[in-house]
Amino acid sequence: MIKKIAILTSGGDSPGMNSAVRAIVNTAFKKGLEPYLVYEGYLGLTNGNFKKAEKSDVKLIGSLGGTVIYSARFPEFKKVEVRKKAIEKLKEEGIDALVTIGGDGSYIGASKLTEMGIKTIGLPGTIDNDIASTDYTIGFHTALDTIVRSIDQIRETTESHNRATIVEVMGRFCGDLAIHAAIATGAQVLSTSERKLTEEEIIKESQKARKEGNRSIIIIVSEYLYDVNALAKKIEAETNIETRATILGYPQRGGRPTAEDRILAGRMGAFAVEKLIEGETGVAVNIVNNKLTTKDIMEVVSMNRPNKDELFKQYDLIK
Ligand SMILES: Nc1ncnc2c1ncn2[C@@H]1O[C@H](COP(=O)(O)OP(=O)(O)O)[C@@H](O)[C@H]1O
Ligand SMILES: O=P(O)(O)OC[C@H]1O[C@](O)(COP(=O)(O)O)[C@@H](O)[C@@H]1O
Repeated sequence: MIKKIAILTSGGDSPGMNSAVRAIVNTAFKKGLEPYLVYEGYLGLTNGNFKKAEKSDVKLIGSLGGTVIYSARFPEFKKVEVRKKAIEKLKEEGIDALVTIGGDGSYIGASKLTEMGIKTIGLPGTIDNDIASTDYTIGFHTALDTIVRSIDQIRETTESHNRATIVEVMGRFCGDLAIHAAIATGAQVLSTSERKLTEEEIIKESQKARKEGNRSIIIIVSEYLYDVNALAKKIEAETNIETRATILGYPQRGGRPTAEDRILAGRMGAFAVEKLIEGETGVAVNIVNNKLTTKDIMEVVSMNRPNKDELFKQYDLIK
């Protein structure tokens, strides 16, 4: 029987994390549990940087971007002696269970704590949508909306100047943000790690788009694939199409969560507390066909992401 549960956010922040924290705290109180807020992810857990939550801590936070309990990248947590210190801090406070909101790295951290005797449950909080077990992660739709709004604006200036613009979007090695943004904006060229184009192919597709009568050519590429400024110069030199590059960067991670992300985060938060009470541990929460599920967290981390062929096919038809 659990009594005290700690909540932390870890890895890249994502819009909707606050909605999840609010849901977990409110559900915990309704179920007679004592929720604790951990500040700065596993770093704060290791340093004992946590406090008993009050209802007022989560008032009005559901509509805010970022994470009000802060996040951290804390690679030291991979060391067993560092995790032992975190476990001591939890035990000193009599905390029985931990809810981790984060991406796959945070999930590995949670699973290692489970192996060391702590009850854990994970919520998928990342803009990248790179967790294979869930249709959507918390923050993906907000980031996608931000990207689409930015590309709409880039389209206007690109069209005005008869140019091509390369737009680099986040997603680490998962192309979901790029593919969905390309479908939504009608970008003529798309390259992601799942279907990476050579620079020559990008040049060829840009020329084709120009021949088809487009004044503005939008080229969406995932991060970590090219030096986009050098690529813009190369396209310009080889095609005579004036070309610019824009790295969308961190604005993609911020901003108020969309209704969709708030609802997803809220539902997942309440569900996670119920599952902990029912005795589940070492699992991650997912949404699959609009139904909430749990799955062993290590299985989740080692799953292959679903094949994207159908999405690419649809993009090719629509563009
Ligand atoms: N192999 C691991 N063992 C223990 N903790 C880990 C491991 N990998 C990541 N973590 C913890 O999870 C944190 C977040 O992971 P990271 O990969 O940066 O982001 P995300 O959770 O968004 O994928 C890391 O900073 C670290 O504290
Ligand atoms: O904030 P950092 O450490 O520069 O990391 C940037 C990375 O974080 C993300 O924004 C989100 O990634 P995670 O949610 O997996 O942490 C990636 O899209 C990007 O590659």
